[in-house]
Amino acid sequence: MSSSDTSAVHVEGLDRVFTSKQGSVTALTGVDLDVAPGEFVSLIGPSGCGKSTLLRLVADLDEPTSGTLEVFGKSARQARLDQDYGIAFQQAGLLPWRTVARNIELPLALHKVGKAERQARVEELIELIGLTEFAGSYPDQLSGGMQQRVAIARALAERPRLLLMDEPFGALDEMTRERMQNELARICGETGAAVVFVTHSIPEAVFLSDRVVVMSPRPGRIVDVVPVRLPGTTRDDALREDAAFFDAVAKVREALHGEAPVGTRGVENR
Ligand SMILES: Nc1ncnc2c1ncn2[C@@H]1O[C@H](COP(=O)(O)OP(=O)(O)OP(=O)(O)O)[C@@H](O)[C@H]1O
Repeated sequence: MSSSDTSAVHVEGLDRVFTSKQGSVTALTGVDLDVAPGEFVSLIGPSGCGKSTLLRLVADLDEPTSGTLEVFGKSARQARLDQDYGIAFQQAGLLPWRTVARNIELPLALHKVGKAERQARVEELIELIGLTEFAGSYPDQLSGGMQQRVAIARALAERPRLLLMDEPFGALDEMTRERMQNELARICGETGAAVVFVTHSIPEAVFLSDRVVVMSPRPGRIVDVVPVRLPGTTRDDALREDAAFFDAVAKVREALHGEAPVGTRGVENR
C-alpha cells in the first residue's frame, strides 16, 4: 500500500500561487507532508509563511496551483463531502442565537441525523468538554475558553478522523490556553483523531504534537520536521517542566531561527 492510501493527509509537491492584477504571490512551494491517522502535527513559522493557506487547501476551502493533495486517500473535495474532518478556527464562530447544545448539534442537524441520535451525541460531547451545566447557555454567557471548547465539540460532532485547527487558542490568556491544550490532548487521546494544528507558539506546538513542521518565510516551504518524544502516555502540566519538553522547544526554535533571525515576527517564544 502506498503512503497516500494510509495517510490522513498526503501532500506532495504542493504549490499555491495567488495571482491578482498587482502581480503574483507564491504562498507555498514544493510542500511535501504526510500525516498519519491519529497523529498530531503542528505547523509553525513566521507570519505569512502559508500555514493557513496549507490548512485551507486540506479543508478544500481553496485549490492548489499544482501538486498532489489527498485526505484519507481521496481528493480534498471528496473528503469534505464525506465529512472526514472537523474544523476549528481562532474565532469560535458559534451562532449567538443558539444554545451550547444547539451549536454542537448543528452539523448533525444539517446532515439530517435523527433527533434521538443527535441528542445522545450532543450529551456525550458536552460531557467530553466538561460543560454539562452550560448546555442551555448562549455563547455570550460563556468565557472565551468555554466558547472554544464548544467549537471543538462541534468540530467533533460527526466523529471526524481528522481535525483541522487554525490558531484555535490564539485569543486566550496564557492560563486558559494551557488548560485548553491539556483538554485538547485528552480529547485527541480519547477520540484517536489526527490533527493538523496551526500555531505561533513553540511550547504549544511541542506540548500537543507528535511532530512539529517548521516552515520558512514566504514563499512557504517546509524547512524542518521536529519529532517530539515526550515521556509517558498522557500530556499534562508535569510535562511542561520535563527536560524532554525543553529539549524539543529548543530544537524547534533552532529550526525556526536557522531560517530567520531571533525575534522573527509572528512567532512566540513563550
Ligand atoms: N486569497 C488570497 N489572495 C492573495 N494572497 C493571499 C490569499 N491568501 C493568502 N495570501 C497570501 O499568501 C501568503 C500566506 O498567507 P497565510 O495566511 O497562509 O500565512 P500564515 O502563515 O497563515 O500567516 P499568519 O501566521 O500571519 O496567520 C501571504 O503572503 C498572504 O498575503
